[in-house]
Amino acid sequence: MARISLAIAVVAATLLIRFLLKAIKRRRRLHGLPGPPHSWFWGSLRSMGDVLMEQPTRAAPQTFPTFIKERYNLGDTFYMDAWPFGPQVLVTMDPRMMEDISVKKNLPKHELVADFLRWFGGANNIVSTEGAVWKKWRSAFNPGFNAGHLMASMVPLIVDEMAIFTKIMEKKAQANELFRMETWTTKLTVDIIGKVVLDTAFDTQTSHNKIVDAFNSQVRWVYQGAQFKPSELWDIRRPIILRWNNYVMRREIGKLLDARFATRSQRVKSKHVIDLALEAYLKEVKGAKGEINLANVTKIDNEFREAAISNVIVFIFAGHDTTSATICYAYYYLSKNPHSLAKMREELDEVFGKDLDVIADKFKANPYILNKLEYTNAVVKEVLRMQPPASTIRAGTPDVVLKDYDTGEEFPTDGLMVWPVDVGFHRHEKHWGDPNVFRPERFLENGDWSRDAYVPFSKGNRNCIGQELAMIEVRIVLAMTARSWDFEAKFSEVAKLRGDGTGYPCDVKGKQEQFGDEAYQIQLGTAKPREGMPCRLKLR
Ligand code: HEM
Repeated sequence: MARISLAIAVVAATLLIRFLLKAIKRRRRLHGLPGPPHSWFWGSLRSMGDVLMEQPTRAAPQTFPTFIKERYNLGDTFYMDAWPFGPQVLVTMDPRMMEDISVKKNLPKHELVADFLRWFGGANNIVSTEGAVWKKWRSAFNPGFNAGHLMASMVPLIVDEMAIFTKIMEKKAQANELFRMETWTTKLTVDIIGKVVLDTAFDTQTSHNKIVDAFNSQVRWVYQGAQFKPSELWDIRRPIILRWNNYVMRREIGKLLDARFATRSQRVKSKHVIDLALEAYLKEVKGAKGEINLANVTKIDNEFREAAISNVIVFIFAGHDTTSATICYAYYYLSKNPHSLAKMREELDEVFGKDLDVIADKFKANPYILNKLEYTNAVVKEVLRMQPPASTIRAGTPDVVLKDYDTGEEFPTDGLMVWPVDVGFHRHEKHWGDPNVFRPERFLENGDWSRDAYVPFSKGNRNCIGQELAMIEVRIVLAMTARSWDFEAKFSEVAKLRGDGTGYPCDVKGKQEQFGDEAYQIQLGTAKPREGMPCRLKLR
């Protein structure tokens, strides 16, 4: 017995010593460097905590650095030390440094990206891999997202999904229903991504789909537990449900992939993501085996199949919720800025005429009509400036020491998360003058002074592959709906939505705004409008 106790004591002491040594090493790394007040014991947990306490309880982390910078009068680049509860971070709001991080040095993605995506497809996907594997997938999928292809082949499919959305919204307007807009924009964008990626009708706007149901359950169990109901994190069902959902998504997408492969000779060449993945496979087979007749290849190699499935799932993930949030915010800001709404409606009248029933046909007949919507385009850009849904996070390396362009001060990155934070660039007075004002006109004015500080889709090689698609979707949805009804955000009525099955907390206590907006961002996957943007619509 005494021996066992001694052994336990030795193990405990060893672990404690290891922890203390690690703590000293970690704290030493950032002590004395620019950032909020730092202590050997707390790191910057307390000083960051003081700022966070003044923000809405569930506000998205990407909104915090701006307030931390303000409170402690920091420069545009500084360190934050949340260890052991979070990573040690180098934050920057200097666009020139962003250029160094994501273009010139192109630092690798931080491990949290892969960690985050492990429940949505797993490894070997285009978002979290590096080097040759990433390059293979990016070049395989690029043709599926070029503007010409999207305009010619995808706009008609998108318009069909929008037509369903428009009808659903009209019914809600007629009934003066209180509902969460984000639930419906998510269904819309999921259905669109189903068409673009898999050439499949998910039909979630009107019914259910196994893949999407598993996917939604996954989002709920991965994020809502962490965000709204911490007790769910300890729920014994959680690991089982997460694995089950992943299994269902993989199984169903695997079936689609196999069917698509088996019937490939019956179709003309397409640029749906699923077909591009298969094409990449056939190219690999040809490369490896030389003069083989590809028509005789009957089975996909297992390793490739697994990676293709991962990519398809990641596309479904990356391709819907950012766009869905952007649509919600577009309605929100237009409703708060009647002048911009009137101007946009005027443009739509001019381009499409006043008959709303013909607009879908006009898009189908000439998708390039979208390019005439200059003001609408500026509206979408301004929405993405004010509420960017995602930022890149990179991993520092021993050889990369960033330099402040104005002072020459050096910023080592080794062992740190490097975070060029979009909200920081987009809400910076130096770049925008009036950053908290919704003013689409700034994107129509002369001069490209703002370009470097505008990064909703990140920049460099790892920028967003789906940015054209997202811009197309949001412009079309505005064109097809903005003249039918008036949107009103109804955060004041959110308590009435309690228990609606969405899992949102219906929070009515504490601070209820950020940057002057009650629709502040929360983190649920990517950053989204809190409470799913409760609203009512009024028919015009
Ligand atoms: C408003 C909508 C969108 C926004 C704001 C957005 C934003 C971003 C950002 C900031 C990144 C960089 C992430 C990182 O570095 O980790 C990214 C990457 C990516 N996005 Fe988007 N995105 C949007 C829509 C889409 C759509 C519609 C798709 C697909 C159909 C998509 C697919 C991807 C993919 C695959 C990547 C990884 C690219 C790579 O690493 O090569 N996104 N997006």
